[in-house]
Amino acid sequence: MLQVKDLHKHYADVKAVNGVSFSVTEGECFGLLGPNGAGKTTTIEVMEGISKPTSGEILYRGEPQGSRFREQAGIQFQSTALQDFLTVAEQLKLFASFYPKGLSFDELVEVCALEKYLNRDASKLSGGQRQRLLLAIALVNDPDIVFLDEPTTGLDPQARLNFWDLVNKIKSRNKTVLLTTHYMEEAYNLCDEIVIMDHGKIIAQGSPDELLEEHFQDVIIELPMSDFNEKAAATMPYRILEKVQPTVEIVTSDVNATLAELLSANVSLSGLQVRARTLEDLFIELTGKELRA
Ligand SMILES: Nc1ncnc2c1ncn2[C@@H]1O[C@H](COP(=O)(O)OP(=O)(O)OP(=O)(O)O)[C@@H](O)[C@H]1O
Repeated sequence: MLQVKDLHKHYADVKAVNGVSFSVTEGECFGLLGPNGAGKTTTIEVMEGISKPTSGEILYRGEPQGSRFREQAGIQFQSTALQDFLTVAEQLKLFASFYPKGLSFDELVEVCALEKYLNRDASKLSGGQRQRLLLAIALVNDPDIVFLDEPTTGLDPQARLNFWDLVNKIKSRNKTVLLTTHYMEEAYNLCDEIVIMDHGKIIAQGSPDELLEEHFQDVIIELPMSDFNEKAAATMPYRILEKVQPTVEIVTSDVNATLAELLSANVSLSGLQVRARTLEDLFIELTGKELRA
């Protein structure tokens, strides 16, 4: 549906995007991931047709983006200036009036769960409610492809989960979704295909599960630092995580053998947790650094 071919975007001496190519298939949720400053917004803005590339090409259904693309695309920007003194219902009607056709008012309100806020001024919405309104505005023309640029940044965990439900609803209506995020968990939950970017380049691409299977054959055992001891420390590689309470993290491809070693070192296993590798682990593995979200 969308092809990005050898995209470069430079600002003076900053190479914000530095040779990026990928394709987005119709009906999928495609995620662009990476830490702050990775080049996600710059890439998506060129894909949306609102910023010109320094070099490279974007094709929509095989053609350069033109009027067909503008009719069939919906965009939720990172920040959008709304008319503060209009209610939610008035905002939706205003944006709907810009397009010859689109979703009905009732459908928009239902999809974005805005029933309770229709008469509220946009300036009085919470962060999560505002994002739902911005999503409704992006859907006003019933687009085939929807761009969501960091739609859940700054939302609390519950509002983020609510937003994920909305994205899943949009996916079930067979829309193509292009999402940028620096939350690896969000990408894991929503995306069929992801590209991980850092410093303007792609460092990994695939479905979340494919990427995890390709890179990891092991799991992580975590236990409270207070339960670990010198004898265990001498027999296995580990690292200490500064969580709410300091935690020991042990990477192992043989859980049984590691547990046997911990038991023989008299380590209590009562606070132990085994967890699968995550995209966050993958990012650290690929770049050697924590996500700078
Ligand atoms: N208009 C601009 N002028 C100069 N530099 C810019 C401009 N826009 C972005 N940059 C730089 O390009 C790089 C990539 O920025 P971009 O906003 O695309 O990253 P991002 O991955 O979307 O980050 P974030 O998660 O913080 O939104 C950064 O170093 C940024 O400072």
